[in-house]
Amino acid sequence: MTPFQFNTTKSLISEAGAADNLAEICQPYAPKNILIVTDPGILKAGLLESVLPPLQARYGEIQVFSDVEADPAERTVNNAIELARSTGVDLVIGFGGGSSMDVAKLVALIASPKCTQSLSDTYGVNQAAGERLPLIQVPTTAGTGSEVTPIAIVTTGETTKSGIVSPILFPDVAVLDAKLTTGLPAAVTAATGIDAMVHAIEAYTSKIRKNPISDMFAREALHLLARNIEQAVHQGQNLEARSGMLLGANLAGQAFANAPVAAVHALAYPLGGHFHIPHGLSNSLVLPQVMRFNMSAAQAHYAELAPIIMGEDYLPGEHAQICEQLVQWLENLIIKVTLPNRLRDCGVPESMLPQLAADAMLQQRLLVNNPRTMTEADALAIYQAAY
Ligand SMILES: NC(=O)c1ccc[n+]([C@@H]2O[C@H](COP(=O)([O-])OP(=O)(O)OC[C@H]3O[C@@H](n4cnc5c(N)ncnc54)[C@H](O)[C@@H]3O)[C@@H](O)[C@H]2O)c1
Ligand SMILES: [Fe+2]
Repeated sequence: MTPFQFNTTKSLISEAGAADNLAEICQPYAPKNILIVTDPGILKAGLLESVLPPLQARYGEIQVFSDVEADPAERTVNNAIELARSTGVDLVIGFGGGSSMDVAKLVALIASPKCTQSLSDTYGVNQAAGERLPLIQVPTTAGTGSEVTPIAIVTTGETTKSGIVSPILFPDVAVLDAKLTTGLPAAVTAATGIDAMVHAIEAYTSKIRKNPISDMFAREALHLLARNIEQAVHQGQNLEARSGMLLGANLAGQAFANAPVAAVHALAYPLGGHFHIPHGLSNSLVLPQVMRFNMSAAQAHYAELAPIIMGEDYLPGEHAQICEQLVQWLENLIIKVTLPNRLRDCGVPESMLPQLAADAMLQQRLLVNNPRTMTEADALAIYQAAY
């Protein structure tokens, strides 16, 4: 067996209503000054209303940074770091989707008195150094799995997204409270849900660090996500479906934290960078065509996943037939969860496709994990097929 290492967040709490117990969850760290990192949409949805009072009752004033935007910019991260430093924060809670949780990770690292780095020193793999502040993550989308990954993504410059990948960024505690996700709008539920499915699919076919534990997480993630995504989108208040999605996204996060994602994400990032297409939708737009491209190299793996994803719809056959069935099933799912499925419907001008292909090539950190080598010409052909 190929040697491997598997890392994840130290502690996972999964219970509807668990976020109301954050005061107790923080207790082992004896914090004197807590910062919650979140976004304006979360505040507006009232998700902090039952969470803040018990924290204030036990720890006094709580700092709240609520200016995180989707695909957070460097400036936003630095503003949050500044608030944490100037107020002497000693514990950080990320409360929101991947955007808020990623900012929280970087604040916990760079605002720590035991870290001498600035944000720009940390970009890339294993560049972050030092010791971070205690970090508790509370996801409110079922998508990125950031609560169990060693990754934070920042928008650098106007259009580029850069990753910070370091084991220091694995949070201390992940709190999965499905009640927080029942009001998530259908479009966000659909996009973030497909993002989670892509995490599991890409982890399962990851060329470099795929291993038996990441495979196990990916399979169970896909079982939960494929069974629950339609209900979560169309009956948002269904707590069972929401719980399945939140756990599924978390398991997918643990899978890709150890067997990294690949070309779907590499081609998705330029769409987010140039056109502010949400991360999950960007993935969804290129997923079927990237799978078709990968088929010659990943056929056996896709065929293993097909019955798990398709459930009763699965029909046995030759690998090539099963793979085509699976891609068509996913194309149908994308329509059923009412996501747009062509780049042309998302404000992408056709003349930009070569630029997108060139930008995708900058994501070599991800492309090395792809089961099939992808050139710029291949990336362009995929964007054209998805147009
Ligand atoms: N760290 C990682 O491992 C990792 C992995 C994949 C993606 N990412 C990054 O994560 C970000 C995307 O995160 P995301 O897809 O979770 O979206 P997000 O955090 O950007 O949130 C999307 C929108 O949903 C709203 N929202 C979130 N939860 C809500 C709720 N419960 N009720 C109502 N509204 C709610 C937010 O206000 C926001 O407007 C991107 O920057 C992406 O690059 C990180
Ligand atoms: Fe993703």
